[in-house]
Amino acid sequence: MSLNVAQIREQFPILHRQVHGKPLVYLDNAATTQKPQAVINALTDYYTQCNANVHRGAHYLSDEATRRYEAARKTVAEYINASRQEEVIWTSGTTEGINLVANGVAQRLKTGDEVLVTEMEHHANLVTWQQACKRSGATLKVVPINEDGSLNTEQFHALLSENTAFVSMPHISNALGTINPIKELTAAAKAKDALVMIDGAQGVAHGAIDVQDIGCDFYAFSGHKVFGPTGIGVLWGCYEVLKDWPIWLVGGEMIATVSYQDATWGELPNRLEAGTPNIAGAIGLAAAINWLRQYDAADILAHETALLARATQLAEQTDGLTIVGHAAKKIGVLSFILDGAHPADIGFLLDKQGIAIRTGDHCAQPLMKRLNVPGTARASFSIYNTLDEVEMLFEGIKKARLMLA
Ligand SMILES: Cc1ncc(COP(=O)(O)O)c(CNc2co[nH]c2=O)c1O
Repeated sequence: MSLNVAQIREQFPILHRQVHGKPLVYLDNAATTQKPQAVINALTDYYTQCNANVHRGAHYLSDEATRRYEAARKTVAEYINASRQEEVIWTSGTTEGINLVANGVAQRLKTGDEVLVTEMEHHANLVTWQQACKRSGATLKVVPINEDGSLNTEQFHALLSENTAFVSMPHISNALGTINPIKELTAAAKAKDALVMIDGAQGVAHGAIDVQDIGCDFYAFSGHKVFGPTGIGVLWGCYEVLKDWPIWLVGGEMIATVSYQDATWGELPNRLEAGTPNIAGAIGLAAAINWLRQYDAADILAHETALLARATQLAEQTDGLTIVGHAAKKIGVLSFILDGAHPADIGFLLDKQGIAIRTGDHCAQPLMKRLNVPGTARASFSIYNTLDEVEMLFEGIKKARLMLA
């Protein structure tokens, strides 16, 4: 059954506002998604009904806040098919999750070890590993992309060796939209006894994730990419790997005993969650997942695929427009460049028409250099976008071109 997009849009108050006197056409979903009323209500309800600090509370509000906070963890664990909810570590987002893992890896790597990443990385999943290799004397290796923006899987397999200690790769490229065959690549890396991390920032909003099916050791994502609040994210880790992972931050919540001279650490998940957590953010993220789960993942994918297909068709009909990233398997991301126009100018002129896209290097500077472009203009679609909005995007591009001529 197809999605009732009109009914979905009614649940997003922001989509009914105007910008520059024009109806908002929000096509920047790879940067962050908008929030349904259900998420807004969950945040309001928390702060008006049971705001308190969690764990070891001595009063009703703290107990209620703790119940909702840990229920949120359970919701996330079910959504990603974690084997146990202690594998779900709350973070501030994908970036922190990857840093937490890289901090541990850096302590274990030695000279001669190799870390494998790809040419399509977001800086969060590249600079982290660069620094881990610099700190440890390990070698960073980069798997190339093909001309269509897909990953060169032959080179991936060729670069894997007995020296490969760690592989980190994106589920989906934020700049190109490429969906990587992470299950196949993870299996190949595990066959070499490498640990595997998936940068899942762009993966979670397009249907449920199954971390056990993927077979990776870590999967990180951000709440704001899946209709949840900013400032909350998840690092999932396989329990057997995560339970002894090097401590990332120290302080309250994560200790077992403390003396003036030393301390011992608590159990998962608390040992990797120092300080007062983002309680509201966790509850808001669970509300987002519960909201999303009411829609069939296949219907979401079909809808976004239809939007991308129409956008690609119109792009191919637009003189002087070059699509950047046209892998066979993509989510609803259309990166493009326009002859004679800087991406920033395109974004500026579209904004004046109420159309929100993102321009620049998308935190993937090495990728832009590899593609020999200064940056791109990127439209990214979500469950609440419509075919009319795709048409408005290309009407807007035509107007922008006339203004730039
Ligand atoms: C693939 C990928 N990895 C990591 C991150 C970092 O996520 P954060 O910790 O929540 O910031 C992003 C954010 N990507 C984008 C943020 O804005 N435009 C984008 O394309 C991403 O797309």
